[in-house]
Amino acid sequence: MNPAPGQTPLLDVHDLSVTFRMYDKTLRQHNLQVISELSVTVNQGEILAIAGSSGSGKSLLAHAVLGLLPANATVSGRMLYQGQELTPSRQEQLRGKEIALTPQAVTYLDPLLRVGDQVRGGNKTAAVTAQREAFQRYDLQSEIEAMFPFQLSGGMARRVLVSTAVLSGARLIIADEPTPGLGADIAQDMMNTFRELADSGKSVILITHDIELACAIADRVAIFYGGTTVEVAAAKDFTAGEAALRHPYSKALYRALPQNGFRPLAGFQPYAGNLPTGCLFTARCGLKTPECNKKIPLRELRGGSVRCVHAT
Ligand SMILES: Nc1ncnc2c1ncn2[C@@H]1O[C@H](COP(=O)(O)OP(=O)(O)OP(=O)(O)O)[C@@H](O)[C@H]1O
Ligand code: NI
Repeated sequence: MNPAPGQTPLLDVHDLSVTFRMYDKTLRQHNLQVISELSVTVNQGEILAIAGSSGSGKSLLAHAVLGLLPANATVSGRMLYQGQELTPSRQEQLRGKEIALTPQAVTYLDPLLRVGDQVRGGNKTAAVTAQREAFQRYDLQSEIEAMFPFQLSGGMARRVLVSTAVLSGARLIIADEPTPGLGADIAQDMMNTFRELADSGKSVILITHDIELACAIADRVAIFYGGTTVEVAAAKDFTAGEAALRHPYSKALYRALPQNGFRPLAGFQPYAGNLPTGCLFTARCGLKTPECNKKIPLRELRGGSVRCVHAT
């Protein structure tokens, strides 16, 4: 769903770069740029799914938006929330209230706080009913309220994290891989919760490896590769088939889905410290020409966007 003309996206990330200051064995400093020219927007009332291989920059985007990157990270580019720049102080103000994160690592739960108390946050009495409803929905027994995080399985902890984000009342929920370790029914129920939230005017960024599950409820999908956006497509393009997609990597992802033949793509995503100058996908691409060695901008194509000179 693209915004109506003149409508400001809820979140607008434009040309984001993230560089880490690192030291090698001889304590020589070098800079490792792990995200480059990454752009995505999220509109009010929409679910944006983000997919891409491991290390493509999905979690770092979430952490950059929330201002949770480590101290050795430098960020450049533009991040606007409701049309206004996301400065560190604004990020702190919005974090957990307007923008909630369901982190990928379940270790983010406070180890010393009982589960029920963390899910309800500060608002203890008003939130008890809502918390119990959420627990029931995600098949979390009532005894879990009184437990400490170390007593939870990975799947339970994930359900607790999603309940926390949902109950926070945030306008934007960023769910980083919320489904691993969950049974199919619970994962589906979680997707349904995200859809309901979006239908009530909230926005969701759903970072996932499960493209099929995500595309059934998302509005749009952004595909990341090597720390940048290579395609943004309507979710229905992913179900329509290869021809509806734009970037050769998105098409390869499509072919790798079990229902489409499970045909894997040979080769590896390039390492951040050793990226080619032009298109990041050239080493694995059948369409490669000398033009691909130039800098490739993200351009509009068939109602989506793509970073490939050959895409039609
Ligand atoms: N603190 C850090 N210092 C240096 N490099 C980092 C740091 N955090 C992440 N990276 C690198 O940045 C890249 C992107 O990482 P990120 O966690 O965003 O990947 P991802 O797409 O979320 O992967 P996954 O699907 O495995 O969760 C990776 O190459 C990772 O090794
Ligand atoms: Ni991640």
